[in-house]
Amino acid sequence: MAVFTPVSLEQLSDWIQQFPLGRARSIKGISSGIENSNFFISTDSGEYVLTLFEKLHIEQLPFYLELMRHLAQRGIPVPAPVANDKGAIVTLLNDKPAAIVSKLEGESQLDPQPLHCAALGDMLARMHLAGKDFKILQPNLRGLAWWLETTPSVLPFLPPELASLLADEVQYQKDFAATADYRALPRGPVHADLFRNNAMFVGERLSGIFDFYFAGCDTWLFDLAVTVNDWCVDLDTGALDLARAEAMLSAYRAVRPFSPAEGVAWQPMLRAAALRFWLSRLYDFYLPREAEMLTPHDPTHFERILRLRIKETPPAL
Ligand SMILES: Nc1ncnc2c1ncn2[C@@H]1O[C@H](COP(=O)(O)OP(=O)(O)OP(=O)(O)O)[C@@H](O)[C@H]1O
Ligand SMILES: N[C@@H](CCO)C(=O)O
Repeated sequence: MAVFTPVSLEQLSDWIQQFPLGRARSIKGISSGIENSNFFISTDSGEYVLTLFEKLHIEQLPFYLELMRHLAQRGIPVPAPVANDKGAIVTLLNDKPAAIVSKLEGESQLDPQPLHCAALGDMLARMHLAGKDFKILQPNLRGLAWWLETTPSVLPFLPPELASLLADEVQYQKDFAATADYRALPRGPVHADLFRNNAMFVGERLSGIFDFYFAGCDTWLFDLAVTVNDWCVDLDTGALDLARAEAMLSAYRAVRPFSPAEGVAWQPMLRAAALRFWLSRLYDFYLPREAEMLTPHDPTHFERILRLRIKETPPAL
């Protein structure tokens, strides 16, 4: 269950009058999300998604929603926010910041094949390029600064061997972030959470990517590494599936060729992407936020992925 703040059709009918969408016809809670309250709504103008933001700070929302608007205007298939009669895309509903965005067609592909990974690689590269002239700057709020801040609160819960793995990796990433190669990496707005459940396919066509609420400015390569670590792995072992990884990398490269610094940074960024989700899952596991309603994701999955990324030479960029 993931509707934390209920919204009735009556409440929606009043609130929606400020949008150029006609009357509200129906509203249905979406059960799968864990961060926000989401609803499919039907209006005189068609189908949309209504999101009530449960945890994000209102000052952070313009970055996410304006980025979606920016990308949608440049032909990247992402949910486009709908502005109200004053031009605002976030307004309060039941005391929560809320937004209406267009509904993407299709379904998640939870068993991706190389052709799905190629579609993701192509779209990710096009999305990075389309974000180049986006003007709002907001760091990746789950980046190095967050790892440094969060690690000390998680370490006391871990047995010594795991604590060393975590502390050593954070140190390794801190050192790598100070290198000239890291500083030379191209960067801009990135999705930073492009897992299998955040993309839609209609048959074999990628119809869109969504859930931009962990987006931020970071290196494009980190975004690719997050995506590879989810789409191109065996979920039981965390091992990279070379056919899927090659498909994603070559489709990405065909749109935006990699720089020499990116070649050097590839393995460190795959490690960074594994660390990012291992740490957030450890944090949610040991220090669940108040009123957390759902079972946290399994941290050991990303611990396994991190160990493998440290040990293996990844497929060349
Ligand atoms: N614009 C959209 N078009 C179509 N379906 C959507 C859209 N936005 C959300 N959904 C549906 O709602 C579900 C939950 O949305 P979303 O992933 O954004 O929620 P969340 O609370 O951030 O969840 P999580 O953190 O688990 O990814 C998605 O799995 C998808 O099925
Ligand atoms: N993708 C994250 C959840 C937040 O979207 C994870 O798997 O830990």
